[in-house]
Amino acid sequence: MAPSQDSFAPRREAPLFGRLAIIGIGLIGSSIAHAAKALNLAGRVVLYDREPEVRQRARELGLGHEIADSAAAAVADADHIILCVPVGACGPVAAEIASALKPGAILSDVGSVKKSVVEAVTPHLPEGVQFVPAHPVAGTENSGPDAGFPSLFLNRWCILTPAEGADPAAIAATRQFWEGMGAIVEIMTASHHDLVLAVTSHLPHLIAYNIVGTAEDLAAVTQSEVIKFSAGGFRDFTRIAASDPTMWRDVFLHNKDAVLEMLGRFSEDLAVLTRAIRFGDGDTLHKHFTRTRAIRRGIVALGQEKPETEKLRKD
Ligand SMILES: NC(=O)C1=CN([C@@H]2O[C@H](COP(=O)(O)OP(=O)(O)OC[C@H]3O[C@@H](n4cnc5c(N)ncnc54)[C@H](O)[C@@H]3O)[C@@H](O)[C@H]2O)C=CC1
Ligand SMILES: O=C(O)C(=O)Cc1ccc(O)cc1
Repeated sequence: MAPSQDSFAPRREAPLFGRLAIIGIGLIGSSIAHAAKALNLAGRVVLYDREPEVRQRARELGLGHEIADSAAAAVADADHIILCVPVGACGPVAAEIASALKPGAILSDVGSVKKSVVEAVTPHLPEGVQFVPAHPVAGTENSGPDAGFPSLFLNRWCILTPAEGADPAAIAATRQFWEGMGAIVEIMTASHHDLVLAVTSHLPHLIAYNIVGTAEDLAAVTQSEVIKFSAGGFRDFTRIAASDPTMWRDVFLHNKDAVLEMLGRFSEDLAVLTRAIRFGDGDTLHKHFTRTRAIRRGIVALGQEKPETEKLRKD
């Protein structure tokens, strides 16, 4: 394979798919479009978004090879179709495009929740179309067509959750596609995915949304003081809490059981820390903070700490 112009992953000599259709031109859809075109992962990259101004912006940015005027037109004759819309929109979009999908096509998505997406999409799958759900565990707090960049998936996990009995060739092609963008692919069930992501991603976002709201609500802490003294941990929370409201509303509505389970455990652990503070139990606090410090150091040693978005961006 020849080195790519962007040098973040090798460019393929022959495309993996003839035609790739991307529905939803936000952070993830535009990042895939950048990477797939630059790395020759598809001969033709066609995009569609239901918002006319997003389609217009995508044209101005030169995303993919073509911006279609309808979802059906985008997916017609496509070999690989990726739904890059909020989790709650995957079912309705699958219903909208079902009759235009060609036999042999591979349908996929990038939703942060998998079980509800599988349940919503599967009933609309036409005969001969394989569904291979995917979740790139890579993103930023930004959204929209301007937010995407080609190296977003480099050295990031991408979790595939195919149903039992799914076509191995479709799974292999989807794996190759994500590996082609530099991702590291892992396969697991949709339910397991949802449980793991509830604690590693969904709960942290909920905590960030909550703490930033709490700080803002405190009458004694004026807006300017919140900004002035936000150099520490609070600043990291404000970045996460700036994430897209529609996307995250859908995540919590569609991963309700797993998030409530993790929230229950979180509240119990928080009660232990609360008690330790109330009764001056420094030992409990010190032991807990030592354990969490070791966890962070373990992640850093594995090279899996999240680089800041800016470090990933190419000029
Ligand atoms: N933002 C992130 O960091 C990550 C997001 N994801 C998942 O990727 C998906 C997309 O997220 P983003 O790209 O961040 O969102 P985004 O908000 O940047 O873009 C979503 C786009 O979908 C379009 N859309 C909504 N409903 C539609 C419909 N019915 N038909 C056509 N277009 C429609 C919107 O107009 C918007 O342009 C979500 O399911 C999210 O859970 C996965 C990994 C990371
Ligand atoms: O910006 C961050 O810190 C993220 O955590 C991005 C992210 C958001 C949602 C996902 O499903 C995966 C990754």
